[in-house]
Amino acid sequence: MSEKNITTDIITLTRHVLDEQRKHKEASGDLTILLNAVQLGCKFVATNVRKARLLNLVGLAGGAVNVSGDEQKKLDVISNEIFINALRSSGRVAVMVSEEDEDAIIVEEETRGKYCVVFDPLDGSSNIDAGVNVGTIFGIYKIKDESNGTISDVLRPGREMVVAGYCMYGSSANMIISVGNGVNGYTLDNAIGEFILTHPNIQIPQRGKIYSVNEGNAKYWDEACTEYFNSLKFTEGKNPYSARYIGSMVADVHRTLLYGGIFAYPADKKSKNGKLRMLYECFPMAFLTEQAGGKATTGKERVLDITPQKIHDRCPIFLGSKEDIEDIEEIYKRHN
Ligand SMILES: O=P(O)(O)OC[C@H]1O[C@](O)(COP(=O)(O)O)[C@@H](O)[C@@H]1O
Repeated sequence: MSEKNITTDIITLTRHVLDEQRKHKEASGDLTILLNAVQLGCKFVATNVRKARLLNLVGLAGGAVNVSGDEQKKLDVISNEIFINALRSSGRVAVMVSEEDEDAIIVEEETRGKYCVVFDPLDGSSNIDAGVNVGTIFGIYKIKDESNGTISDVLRPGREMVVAGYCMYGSSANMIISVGNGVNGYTLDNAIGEFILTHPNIQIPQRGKIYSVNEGNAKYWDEACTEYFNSLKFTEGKNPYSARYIGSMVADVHRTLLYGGIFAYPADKKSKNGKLRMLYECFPMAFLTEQAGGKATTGKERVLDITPQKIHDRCPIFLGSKEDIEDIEEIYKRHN
């Protein structure tokens, strides 16, 4: 490789966030320090996911079950501990909510900061033993009253988040993040241990050709949902959409952000509020989708406008290309 191919001016995630911060004179640097802790957590999980089979980290964590009734995988438990330790030791966090913990974690006074982090340490873990892409999803709120962090600081609409992101562990580790000013993607260079800017200013296509939903639940869907997905398959005079479903939200949303189309986990007769959790699955993904020029709806309302009553509340979600989501909104309007 000749010298000219070697980029000597690499933009790391840390540098990019610092550049962003410099635009805000009032910024204290706390968010940069917190995002460094999130990065550390993702790098650590990336290493363990990559070596899971070699380190015998696959399989169940001895029958432990999380608050959603899912059997916890060894890597679920390890990833959760990695994140809690990284976030707590940053000294920038007041409240944490994890998919793997029933209760919110209120950080002790002496190490408490002014941000709240909601996260799914290892999303799609039902796929981990098959080596299919999994990921970490996170969202960050700023506490309302700097003197005291409580659970009310996270039971807020998703639109009040200040940061949202995910890290996908696959052929490479990809971090996709928004601080409320567009969406950027970074790839982990394992050799230097840095996330490098590789996908600047991600813009989701206005309309796609791919739909992603678990059609195994089709018999439980409501009429509007059935009509919509049939409209993508049994099209008059134009090509039907292609179906793609990995069963890891991070992987299915990542493809949707880059290629366009729609990802959905609708409510149905079996799961009245769908399956995915508002705080640490739906809100961060809806935030990223909107920042990339797309939309996210429950069918009836904007996902980011919902206020959760409990930290593990679920909501239906249809997210993706603007025109595709407007189609489903139109159909639900007609059915309501
Ligand atoms: O198997 P299903 O019902 O289609 O559900 C798949 C969905 O559930 C999840 O695996 C839930 O995530 P967790 O693995 O974090 O519980 C999502 O990643 C995915 O989109």
